[in-house]
Amino acid sequence: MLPAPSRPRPAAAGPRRPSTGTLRPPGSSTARAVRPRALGGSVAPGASAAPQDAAAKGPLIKEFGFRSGFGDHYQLGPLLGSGSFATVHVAVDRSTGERFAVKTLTKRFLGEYLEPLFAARVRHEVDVYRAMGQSLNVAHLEAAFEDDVAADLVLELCEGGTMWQRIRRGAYSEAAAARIVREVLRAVAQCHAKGVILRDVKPDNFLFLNDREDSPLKMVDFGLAQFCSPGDVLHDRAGTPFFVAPEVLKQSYSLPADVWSAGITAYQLLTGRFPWHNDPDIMEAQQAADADDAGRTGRAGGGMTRMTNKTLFRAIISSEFDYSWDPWPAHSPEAKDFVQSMLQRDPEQRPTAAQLLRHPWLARLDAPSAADGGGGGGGLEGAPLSDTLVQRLQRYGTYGRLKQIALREVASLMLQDGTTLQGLADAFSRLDPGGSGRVPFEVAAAELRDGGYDLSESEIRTLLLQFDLDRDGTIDLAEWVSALMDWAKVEKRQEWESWVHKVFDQFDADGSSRISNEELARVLCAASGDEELCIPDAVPAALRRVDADGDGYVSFEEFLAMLHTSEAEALELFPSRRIARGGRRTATPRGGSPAGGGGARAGGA
Ligand SMILES: Nc1ncnc2c1ncn2[C@@H]1O[C@H](COP(=O)(O)OP(=O)(O)OP(=O)(O)O)[C@@H](O)[C@H]1O
Repeated sequence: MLPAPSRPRPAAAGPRRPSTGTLRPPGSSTARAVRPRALGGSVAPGASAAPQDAAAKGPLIKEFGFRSGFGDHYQLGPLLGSGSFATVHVAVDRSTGERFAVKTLTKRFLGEYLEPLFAARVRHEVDVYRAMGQSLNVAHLEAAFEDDVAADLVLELCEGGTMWQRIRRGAYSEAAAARIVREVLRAVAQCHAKGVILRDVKPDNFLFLNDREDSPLKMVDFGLAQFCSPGDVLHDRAGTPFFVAPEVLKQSYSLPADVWSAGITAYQLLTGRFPWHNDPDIMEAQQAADADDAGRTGRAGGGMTRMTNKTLFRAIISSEFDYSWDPWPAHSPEAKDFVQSMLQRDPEQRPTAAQLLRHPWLARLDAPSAADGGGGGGGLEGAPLSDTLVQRLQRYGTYGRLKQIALREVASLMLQDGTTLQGLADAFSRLDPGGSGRVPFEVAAAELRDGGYDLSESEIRTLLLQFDLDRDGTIDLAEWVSALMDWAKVEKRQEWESWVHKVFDQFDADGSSRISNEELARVLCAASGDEELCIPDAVPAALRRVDADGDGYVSFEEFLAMLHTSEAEALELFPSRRIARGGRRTATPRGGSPAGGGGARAGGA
């Protein structure tokens, strides 16, 4: 039984004191890396830590519309960590015993309303978590609660520590670094495909799921993320000084800024240092700060944290990055080319995260298997279903509930019309040999558990839950098809628009040619008794995704646009978690599946 500490409340936010850590890179006795943290989430004194533009536009609110009764559902456990905005504890589901992390953000008020910047930050964080769905590269959001004093975000629990802590243990081999960088880039590419810029990509914001050497890596903390479509330009300075891109300092930036920060992370993983470590100004500032440190504490080592941002920012903007020193000569030309391409100062020259996933340095990680999404560069839509099942489920998880329900209705129409279903009906029949029309949840879970995938029990449950749109504990054929179908192909069929029109008319119960709040509520909640799906924020959250003109209704054009599957949402962005044939994991994850090769029975599409 866990101790039940009193409900935690983080202190009010203020500027954060940077903390330090040390690292000895290969071939160096003196070099070190510091653990850089966002200074109040901002790179410049006075700049906002929250999404300013959105806060200015958003209406004043008194509450978020999340669920209530956190304490009825979860028992609070030990403290996991804290940041400038939140404290994070273990939380145990009282009915299932499953362990989660709960991130508690104390509410800040201006009079009777939530302080706008705080409200925008929390709302954005929750919306981004929802947009990422059940991505295996993100610690997924299980539920959001609130009461009078705080919002509680229940997240997947990551127990393997931060990437930063592992970097400190010692230098990574090139292959190990490449594996980690690939997971970072997958998270970034998935966000970018959803029109989300992260603005705080750094080793501290990636946690390992478990202690295994090859543990999955998950992104946490979307506090600085902002919705930003390709072509949008942002102007507020936000990020963590050591990782911030030059164009962010110049206050005109977009999605490529995240690629730069991922490049700094890759550089650190490969060398243990920052690329400007031998810039003369930086060395001088560091030596002065070290001498000052040693004078006061008798021990040098923390000086870099007190180096002025001015010195650091000048280095970021103009320092010559040197790739001739140890250990670069020992690294492959592909590794060097990869990092150099990410650290180009002109953001237009930088490859996108999705393009980098196809870079030869990452592609060679799983050259024998076409299924892991890191290499090959395309064509996964045509791969056997068993190889891409987990990727398809993750992609479907990013669609949001309204789109998922609408696609299930389109799938039902296709079934009625006798349209061919890309082999999905055959794969379903194999799981439902008796032809009952329904696959029990446990049968599908066993499929994932024993079918040659490396997934924890928690990952299996959350991946499968989205199949079950009506939460009746089984998966029917329309739910199966809607989750696994390659909708980009269906969209090209001439019947597409008429199918979508029929579903729109079904949702638009009063025939007004637009879907109202009440109609949306009926679609989103009526078929399910699941409390998490029927929160007051369910309709506003759906409208925030779909209602492009902000009139509070969903028009047919908005509905059609919502159902469009963008080319950017490629299966390659998601990990397949397929265990290589004959492959074996080094250990079984906590609560995870027994490792082993073997083909998946769902396959054959
Ligand atoms: N899902 C999780 N599982 C385990 N630990 C977590 C999880 N999420 C967060 N933590 C821990 O809690 C700490 C604080 O979380 P987080 O960084 O999200 O807070 P924050 O206040 O938003 O941070 P910041 O100050 O960077 O804005 C993290 O450093 C991490 O150690």
